[in-house]
Amino acid sequence: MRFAVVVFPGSNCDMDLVHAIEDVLGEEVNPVWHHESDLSSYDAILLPGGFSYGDYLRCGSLARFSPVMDAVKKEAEAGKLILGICNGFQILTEAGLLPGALMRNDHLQFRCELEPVSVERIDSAFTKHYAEGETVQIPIAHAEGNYFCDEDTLQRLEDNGQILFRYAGKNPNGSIANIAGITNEKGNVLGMMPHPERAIVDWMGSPDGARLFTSMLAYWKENQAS
Ligand SMILES: NC(=O)CC[C@H](N)C(=O)O
Repeated sequence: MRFAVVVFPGSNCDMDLVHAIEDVLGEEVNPVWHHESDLSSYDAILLPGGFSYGDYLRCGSLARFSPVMDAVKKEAEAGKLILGICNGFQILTEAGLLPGALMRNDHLQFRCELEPVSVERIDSAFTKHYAEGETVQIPIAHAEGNYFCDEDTLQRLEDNGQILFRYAGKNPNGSIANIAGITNEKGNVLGMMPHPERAIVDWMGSPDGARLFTSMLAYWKENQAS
C-alpha cells in the first residue's frame, strides 16, 4: 500500500505521520509537497497536523487553495482513503470534503493533552481493528477544534453513522455532540482532531492510535482482493 503525506507550508506533524506509517505498517510512504497535482499512484492520502500558512485568516482556509487539493478531491471521489488529522481535518472542512467547520476552542486556549475518545463504530475503513464500544486514549493539540455544523447536518451525520469518534471525557473544546472525528457520506474521507500518529507505542502514553493505521491497511487489502 502506498501512502502520501501532503506537506503544506507550516505543516509540523508530517514526519511524525511518515514515521508512524513506516513503524506501524512498514508500507511505502512519501512526503508530497503541496504543489503536486497528481496523486493517482497513491492508495491513501494523509493530511497532517500543523499550522498551514501560519493559520492566517482561519485554520486551513489558505491551504485549501493549494494545487494539491484538486488531486485530493479527485482521489476522494475515486474512493481512496483520505485522512486529515487536526490541521488536516480543518483543511478538509474548508475544502468542502467534509461538512461543518472547526471554530476556536470555546475556552480560547490551546489544548495539548491525552484524551479519552470513544470509537463510535467499528465497521468503517478506519476503525475495524478497534473493539465495539471501546474508549481509547489519543492526544489532542489544537486551538481550533470546536467542531460545529447546523442541526440538519448534525442529524445527517448521526443518521448516516458518519461520527467515528467522540470525546468520552470532559469535552475539551466545545465541539457539538462531543464530535472528535467524522467521515464523509461514503466513509472514505475521515477528519479527526486527535492525533493517532502521536499514540503508536506505550512510551508515547498510549499505543491506541496504531490500530487506525492497521485498520486502513486491512481495509485496503480486503478491497484489493475483491
Ligand atoms: N496540531 C494541529 O494540527 C493544530 C491545528 C491548528 N493549528 C490549531 O491550533 O487548531
